[in-house]
Amino acid sequence: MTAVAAAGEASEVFQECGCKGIRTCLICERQRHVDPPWQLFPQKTHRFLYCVNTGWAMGAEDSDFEGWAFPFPGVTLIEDFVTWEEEAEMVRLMDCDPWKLSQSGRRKQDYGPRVNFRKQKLKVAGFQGLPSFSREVVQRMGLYPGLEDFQPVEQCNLDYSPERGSAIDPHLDDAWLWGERLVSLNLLSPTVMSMSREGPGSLLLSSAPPAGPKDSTDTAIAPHQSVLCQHVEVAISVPRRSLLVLAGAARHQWTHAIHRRHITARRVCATFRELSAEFQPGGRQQDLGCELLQISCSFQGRPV
Ligand SMILES: O=C(O)CCC(=O)C(=O)O
Ligand SMILES: [Fe+2]
Repeated sequence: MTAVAAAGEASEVFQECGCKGIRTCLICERQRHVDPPWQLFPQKTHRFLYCVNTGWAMGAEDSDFEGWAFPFPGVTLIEDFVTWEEEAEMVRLMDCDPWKLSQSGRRKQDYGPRVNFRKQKLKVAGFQGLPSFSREVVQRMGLYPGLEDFQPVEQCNLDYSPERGSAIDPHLDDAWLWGERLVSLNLLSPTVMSMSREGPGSLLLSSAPPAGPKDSTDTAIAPHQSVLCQHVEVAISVPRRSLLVLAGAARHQWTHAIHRRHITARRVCATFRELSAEFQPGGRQQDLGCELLQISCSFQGRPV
C-alpha cells in the first residue's frame, strides 16, 4: 500500500467529525495534533457590543473606542420567544430524529429543498415541509412587527457543544435562494453572534448614545470621528429562548459567526429562511417558489 493510500485510509478510519478543508473541531484537532487556523494568525480586532435598546454598536470597555458608537441597523432580538416547556419539547422532538455530522463540530438537521448553491440548482423531491412541531412558533413569528409576512421554506437545526468545540466561521448566507430575513431561535444556552467586517474601511463613530429607546437618541450634535480600521467585530448577546432576526446591512454587509469560546453548554439553534424575490410572486422562478411554499406550510416535514 502506498503512503498516500494509507494516509487516506487512516483519515477515513479516524473521521468522527464532519470537518473538511480548512474547518476543524476539537475532535479532529486532537487526532491530527493541529491548532485551529484562527489561533495561528490572531488579528487586531476592534470590538463593539450591540445594544438592543439603541440599535447601536458600542465600543467595548477598555478598547480604543470605548465611549464611541455607530448605528448598527438590521438586528431584531425578541426575548422569551418560547417558554421553557416549549424549548424542552422542541429539543426533545429534534432528538428523536438523527443528527448529521457537519463542519466545525456542529451537527445538523435540515428541513428544506436540496440545494446546490454553487450551481444555483434545487430539487423539490424529498422535501415534505417544515416539521409539525414548528407550526406554532412560525405562526407566532407573524405576530411581531417586521415579521408579519414571514413565510419560511427552510428550517435548519444546528447542534453545538463545547465538547466538540462547535462553532460557525464568519459567513454571509446565500442571497440567490434565501430572502431578506434570517430568523433564528436560540435554544438551551445563551451565546454571542459575532458580526464582522473585513477592512480596510472607515467607520463613522459618534460619542456613544445613552442606552435609551431606539429612536430617542439625538446624535446630530454629538462629536464624531471617522476612523480607518481593518477588522471590526460587533458582538450581539443572544439569550436562551430568544429569536434573532438579521436583515438589511446585518444580513448582507456584515458576516455572522459563532466563536468556539461562545459555546459554553449545549446549544441548539433553529434557523428559518424565506425565499428571495426571484422565487416570490413576480419573480423569474415564482412557480417553483409557490410550490416550495405550499409544501413548507403543510408542516409534514422529515429531515432531508
Ligand atoms: O447558529 C447560528 O445561530 C447561526 C447559524 C448560521 O449562521 C447558519 O446556519 O447559516
Ligand atoms: Fe448563517
